[in-house]
Amino acid sequence: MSKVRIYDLAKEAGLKSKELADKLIAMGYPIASHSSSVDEDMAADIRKKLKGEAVGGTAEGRIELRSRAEQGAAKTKTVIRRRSKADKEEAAKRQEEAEALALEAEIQALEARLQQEEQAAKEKPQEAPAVEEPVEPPVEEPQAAKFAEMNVEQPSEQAPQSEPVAQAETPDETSEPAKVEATPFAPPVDEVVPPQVIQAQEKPADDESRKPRQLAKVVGRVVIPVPEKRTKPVAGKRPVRPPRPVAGDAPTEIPVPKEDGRADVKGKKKGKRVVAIGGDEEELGRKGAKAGKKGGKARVEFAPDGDVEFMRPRKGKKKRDGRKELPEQPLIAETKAIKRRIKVVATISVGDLAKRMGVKASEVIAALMRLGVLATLNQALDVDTAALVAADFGYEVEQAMTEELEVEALQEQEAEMGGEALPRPPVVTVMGHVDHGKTSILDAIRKTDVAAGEAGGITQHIGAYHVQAPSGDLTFVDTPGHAAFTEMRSRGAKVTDIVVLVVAADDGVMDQTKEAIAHSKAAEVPIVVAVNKIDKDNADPDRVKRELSDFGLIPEEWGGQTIYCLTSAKKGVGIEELLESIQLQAEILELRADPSRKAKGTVIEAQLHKGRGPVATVLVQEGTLRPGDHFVAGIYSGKVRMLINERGEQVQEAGPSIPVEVQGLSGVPQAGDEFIVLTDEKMAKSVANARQLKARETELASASKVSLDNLFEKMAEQDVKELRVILRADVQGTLQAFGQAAENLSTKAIRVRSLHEGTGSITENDIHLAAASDAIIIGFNVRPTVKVKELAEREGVDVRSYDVIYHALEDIEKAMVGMLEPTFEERVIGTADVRETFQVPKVGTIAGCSVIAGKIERNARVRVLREGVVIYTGRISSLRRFKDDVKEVLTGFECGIGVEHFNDIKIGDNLEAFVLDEVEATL
Ligand SMILES: Nc1nc2c(ncn2[C@@H]2O[C@H](COP(=O)(O)OP(=O)(O)OP(=O)(O)O)[C@@H](O)[C@H]2O)c(=O)[nH]1
Repeated sequence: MSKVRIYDLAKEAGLKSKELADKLIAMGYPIASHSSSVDEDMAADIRKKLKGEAVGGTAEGRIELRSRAEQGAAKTKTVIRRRSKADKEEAAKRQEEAEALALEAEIQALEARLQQEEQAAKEKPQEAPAVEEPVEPPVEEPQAAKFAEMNVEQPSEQAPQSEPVAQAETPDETSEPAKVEATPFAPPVDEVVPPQVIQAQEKPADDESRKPRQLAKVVGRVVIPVPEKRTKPVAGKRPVRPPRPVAGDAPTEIPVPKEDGRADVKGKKKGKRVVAIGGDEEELGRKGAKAGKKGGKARVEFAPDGDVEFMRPRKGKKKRDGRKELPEQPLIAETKAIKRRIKVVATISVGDLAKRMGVKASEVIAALMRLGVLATLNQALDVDTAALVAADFGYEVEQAMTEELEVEALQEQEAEMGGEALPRPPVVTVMGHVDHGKTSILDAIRKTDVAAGEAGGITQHIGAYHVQAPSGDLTFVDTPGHAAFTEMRSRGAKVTDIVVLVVAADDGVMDQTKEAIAHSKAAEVPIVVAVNKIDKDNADPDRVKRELSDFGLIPEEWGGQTIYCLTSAKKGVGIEELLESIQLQAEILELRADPSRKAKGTVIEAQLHKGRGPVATVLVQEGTLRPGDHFVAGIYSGKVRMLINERGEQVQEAGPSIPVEVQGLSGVPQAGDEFIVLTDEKMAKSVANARQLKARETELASASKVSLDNLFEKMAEQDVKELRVILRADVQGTLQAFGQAAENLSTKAIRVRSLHEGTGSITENDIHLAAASDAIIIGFNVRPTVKVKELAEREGVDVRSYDVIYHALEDIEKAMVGMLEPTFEERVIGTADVRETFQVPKVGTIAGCSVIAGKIERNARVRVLREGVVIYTGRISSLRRFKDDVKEVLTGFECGIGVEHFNDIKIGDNLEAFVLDEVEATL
């Protein structure tokens, strides 16, 4: 493809090469400088754009009509370039109307005036001296015309309007001087031209020089009438671009933008509000007043119907002197009522965004630069940034929703729209050392339950129960041990508001007491201490207080903040006080929840019930749960079929802090899973499906079994905290020796644990056990059979054979520190059964074999196995078929095999041929 020089394009456009180059660079074209070349496609695009700009820039008065008549296509293109096909038609239609209504009338008037002007101008053809040297003097007639059009957008409003006139008139006698004058305007973008030009326009009035510069003169005149007339007709129609920025604030121009800018927007937009993105109100106001200074801001228009229109920001570079250079793209291509949306989940790359909008990546990058973001093609943009840039191109960016995001959004919405947060009962967990009286205290509390008397008390264990005590309602989570508490917490569930720490007054702080304190503190849950068994003779509550103070649980009476209650669960002493203390603590916590929203809670327990299917005890934490609600619990969804309380009664609703057994699940969730009521069945199912899929992926990803080779990585991933091994040895003594040595190998990071050990060959059961428990198998002088080996391969179980314990320990040690670097890997190439043995004089015993798997190679090493136990390892000394030496013997064939330095081969032995492959050391 041939290249077109920027120089040539500039010439065509009547611009200076550098000027055009700058402009193109700003527009995002990948050119380096004014001496660069572009391919023909790009050149065509540039021409189109330049032409379009010129036409667009003259979107006023007569030029508009002319340009449409003469080069309507080009114009339409320019305007519509960033629009969808559908928009194009609409836009074109609107344009037609607008122009038809607005312009025709005014143009007539305009023409009349212009003619008068020109007449006057003709009479004074000499050029004003002020005009600077034409940049490209040798402009020809046609070029001048083109040129004039192109410049329209650059120079300022003046230029555009003048051009048509110039064009129209150039053909006549005045054309000569006109041309010459025109050029200065054409490349005015150049250095300091504009102010001079303007001066030339205004002051010239005093001398005739004003005349010869037809363009300038005409411009001035055109500008003035246009705004007044245009505003009216276009009102109610498509918003008309505000006037292009003007170089310099020539008095003649100011009124134009002012009126134009405002009238256009207000009148034509039918009450749409125009907001400048990234600009403050003040700035907007300024813009309205000085439309000419508006470069670089994206505008958004809000229609009363909620439609949003984005107006592409103008491009305008600041000149060295601080003034804005003439805009390159006079058009503010506004895209109407955008239906074009781009969905972005979290981020989108610049390249993708450009592709989705059908624009060049360089344009997007340029737009980003204008927003102050320097981005590369592959840079990921967040939704907000993408939305800002996309708005520039008339696109909307929408946050695409994953199932989880939808759930999140729903939660947010519920939280926002929900009603008043009302006080809710505290949720309490009782913890303490074994036999300090946890169960007894819970029993004593249950006895205080007001509702228990009527309904017969708690009849079933659902993992939590609600008690209506005289001092106030409260809910106990009654899951066994600290493990459940920790496990729930590890799953992100925060269920407990207050921990009641039971410490026997006669026993004091014990191991599990300390553990309970640690768990509570880790979960940042306040502790109320119940010093129990105070009825005992040797009870010493003060000792308990002292000991607990060491853990930061300083009693209130000692100046601390921990509430202590002295109880005797056995005698029912202090239980009321304990309940009151819990309520007191709850008050401090100001526990509140909104019962009016959709329910949300945590699964406390779940099981598969024989008759009722999967059931789960859910502690409702927000909202109210009712039968018929669609929900998701962990990876399962469901619809509440029935709600049953701890007394076995069916209930119609469960509000905040109420535990309830839920029936209607599609599976058994895990304790600690979040239980969320969603809008409908479809949503519940899709969330559950997405979660199941993810769970499966995670499972698959972690399915790779532990082996000595990957042990270190697994340790690093925190997947492995102990190396489980299954041991097989030829003799019991080896097992014991290895067991002890392995114990010594254990470090803080990883423990070596023997799951199972036995003498004899490695069995299929060993493989199954290893596969199920992620263990490796270590054999000492024993080998798996071919079948077992295949199974191990299928199951991905690492089976390692060693001849001495030391080597095994060495490998394990290296694996634990990530230093296992096997330089040779053993590869079994074939197995043969010994069917006969022959004594050959001077040679020794030759085994008459049948190859049952793989092949036997002459140069291979060989292992002699008897009942799965390795009895010798060496080299093959001879391999023969009939009387011929052969290099290899394949499966199914018979052969004679001699083992170097070993003559004790017996019928029934197995020979395993193997080679050692060198393995590249990996880090
Ligand atoms: N004297 C006296 N004995 C009590 C009191 N509270 C509990 N006990 C006795 O202490 C023993 C253990 O009580 P539990 O309530 O089972 O203690 P626990 O902490 O639940 O024990 P685990 O469930 O094993 O952890 C029982 O024999 C109770 O009768 C009390 O206040 N005074």
